[in-house]
Amino acid sequence: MALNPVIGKLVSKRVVLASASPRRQEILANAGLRFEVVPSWFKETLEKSSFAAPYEYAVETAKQKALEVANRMHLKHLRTPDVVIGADTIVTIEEQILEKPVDKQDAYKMLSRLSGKEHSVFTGVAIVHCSSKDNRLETEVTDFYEETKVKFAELSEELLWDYIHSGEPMDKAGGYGIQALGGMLVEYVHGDFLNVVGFPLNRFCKKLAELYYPPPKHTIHHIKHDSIPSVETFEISSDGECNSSDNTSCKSAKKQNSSEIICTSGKCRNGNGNYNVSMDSQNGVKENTTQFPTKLLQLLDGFKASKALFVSSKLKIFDLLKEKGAMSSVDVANQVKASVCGTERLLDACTALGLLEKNHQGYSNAELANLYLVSDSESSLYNFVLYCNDRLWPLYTHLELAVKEGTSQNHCTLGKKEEDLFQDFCYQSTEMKQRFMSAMHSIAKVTARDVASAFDLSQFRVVCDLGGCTGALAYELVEIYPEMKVTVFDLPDVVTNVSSFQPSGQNTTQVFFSSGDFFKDNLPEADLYILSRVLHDWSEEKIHTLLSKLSVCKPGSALLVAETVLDEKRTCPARAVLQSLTMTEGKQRSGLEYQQLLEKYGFTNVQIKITGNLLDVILCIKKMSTH
Ligand SMILES: Cc1cn([C@H]2C[C@H](O)[C@@H](COP(=O)(O)OP(=O)(O)OP(=O)(O)O)O2)c(=O)[nH]c1=O
Repeated sequence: MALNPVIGKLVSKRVVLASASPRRQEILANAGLRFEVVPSWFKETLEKSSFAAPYEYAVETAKQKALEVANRMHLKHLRTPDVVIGADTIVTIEEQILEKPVDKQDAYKMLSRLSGKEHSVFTGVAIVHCSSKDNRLETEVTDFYEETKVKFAELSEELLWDYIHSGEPMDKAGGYGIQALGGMLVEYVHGDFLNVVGFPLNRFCKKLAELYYPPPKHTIHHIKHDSIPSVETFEISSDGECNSSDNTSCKSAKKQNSSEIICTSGKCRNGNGNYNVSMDSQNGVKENTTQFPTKLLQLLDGFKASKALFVSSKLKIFDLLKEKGAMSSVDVANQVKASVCGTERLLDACTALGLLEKNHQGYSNAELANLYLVSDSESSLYNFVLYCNDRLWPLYTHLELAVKEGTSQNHCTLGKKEEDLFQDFCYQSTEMKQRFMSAMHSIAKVTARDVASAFDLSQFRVVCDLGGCTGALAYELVEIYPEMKVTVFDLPDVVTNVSSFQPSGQNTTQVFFSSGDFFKDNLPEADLYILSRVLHDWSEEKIHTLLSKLSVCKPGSALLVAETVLDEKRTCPARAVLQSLTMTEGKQRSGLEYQQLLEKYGFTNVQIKITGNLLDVILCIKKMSTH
C-alpha cells in the first residue's frame, strides 16, 4: 500500500482525533493511523451567514474543534499533542447548510428537501501541528475541504418515515447515513464516498504528502500535482526513513542507485508486516499487490506473541533494561537467572514484536516498553500483563470447553464461579488482593483520561465512583475538574488496601473512599454516579438490583457508564467480542442495548461517545419528575 509512508510519517507522533464520530475513527484506523480520540467540546454555533461559502463554515468549525482539543490538552491535561485532526461535515442544498437534525420532524424536513435532488456534502478538515514554547501552546493550522455530490431518489412518505424511525438520521449531517440504510436513498455519488461518511481520506493523505514530502527539486520521479506519492517516490524524496521493517535491504538498495526502486529482491515488507510484491507494468510504473494471507498468519501467531510478552514481563526484562540501558543477551540471562540460549530467543522475539530494539550494544527497551511495560512507569500496564497471564490465559486455554458447555470455565481455572469472584475477594490472601487491585489500577489509569474527558463534567461537583477500586479514575477527574469531590465506593477489603495506590505529587484531598457493597448497602449521595467497567461483569439480576438503587437518585443527577460499546451487529470491536468468549454471567452490550437498559431505569438523554480506545463512555440523566 502506497499510503503507508504518508500515514507512517505520523507514527512517532502523538496524534489526536478531535472527533466523537465513530465513522471518522474507523476510516482513519482502517488507514493504519494510530491516534488517540479526544472528542471536541467546541459548540457548533458559528454564525453561518458570516461565511461567504458553506465550505468555509465547515473548515472553520473543523479548525475550532481541533484547536479546542489542542488547548484543552495543553492546559488541562498538561499533555501537548503533536498533531490534532478536526473535521466537520455538512450537507448543503440551494446554498442552505444542513447539519444534524435536532428531532424527527427536523429530519423529516431535511430529507424531504433532499428528495429527488442533487446536493453537496462538504467535509472541512483541520490538521493542527502543536508545540509548547515556554509553556505556551503554539499551533500551525493546515486546512482544506472536499466536496462530494449526492443525488437522492424521490422518497415516498412511507420510506421517509420508515427511515426516520430507524433512528439512523439523528447523528448525521443532512439526516442520513450513506454507509448504512441511507445508502438506499441514493441514486448516485460523484466524488469521494468517504467524504460523505465524514472524512475525505484521499485528500487528507495528499495534504500529509504536501506537508511531509514537499516535492524535492531534483528528483527523477515526478510527483504528479495533487497526487499521493508512491512508496518509491517517498523513499527517494523523504528524509531517509525506511518504512520496511527490513531496513537493511532498503537502505543498501537506495545507496546503489538513488533514483531507483528500494527493494532489490522485488519483495519488501511494509510497516504492517505485509509483503508488497513489486511488479513492473509495461509503462514502467511499479505496482504493489498484497497477496499473502498476512492477517491469518498474524492470528496464528497471536498466542505466541502474547506469551512472549507475558514471560518477558514476568522475568522483569523491561525493568532491567530500563535501569541498565542496553545489555547483551548473556548479561540479561545472568540477571534474570535463565538460560542464555532461551533468553536470546526471547529477546529476539521481543525485538521482532517491537518491544525491544537490538543493535551492536545489545538489547534495549523500545519506547512502547518504557512507557507501558516497565513496572513503575507512570502509565504502566505491567500488572495488567501479569493478570492476563495468570488469570486470563488459563481461561482461554479452556475455550473449547467453554464453547461446548456455555460456561466461563472459571470453575476449572480458579475453582470458583464467575459471580463469586468479586464476592470472594475478601477471602483471598493479601498478596492476591494486591495483585488483583494492581491489575485493575493499571488498566484504570490508562483509560482514566478517556473516561474523564469524554464529556464536559464540570457542572458536577459531588461524584461517586461505584466500584472505583484504587481511585485511579477519581484522581484523574479531580485533576481535570478541580471543583469536583469524588467518593470511591468499593468493598471494605478494597478500601483498606488503597493507600499504596495514591498518586504522589497530586492534591488527593478531594478524593474520598467509602466502603460498602453496591448491591446491598446505601449509596453515597451524589449528583454524578460512575460505573466504570462494572455492568459487563454482572448478571441481568444483579444489574437490576444495582440500577434499581440508582434509579431512585435525585432527578437531574447523572450516570456515567464506561464500557466497551459493541456496534449494532455485535461484532466490533474485536477485543470486546473476544472478551465475551469467557463470560457467562455478564455480557457486552451495543449502544442501543445500553440505551434501552438505562432508559428502563429512568435515565434519559443517553449520549454515547465512542473513544476508539479501550473504553467508550455513556452519559445519561435521571428523568425529572413530571409532577
Ligand atoms: C451525510 C453523512 C454524514 N455522516 C456523519 C459524519 C459525521 O459524523 C456527522 C456530521 O457531524 P459532525 O459535526 O461533522 O461530526 P460529529 O458530531 O459526528 O463528530 P465531531 O463533531 O465530534 O467530530 O454526520 C455519516 O455518517 N454519513 C453520511 O452519509
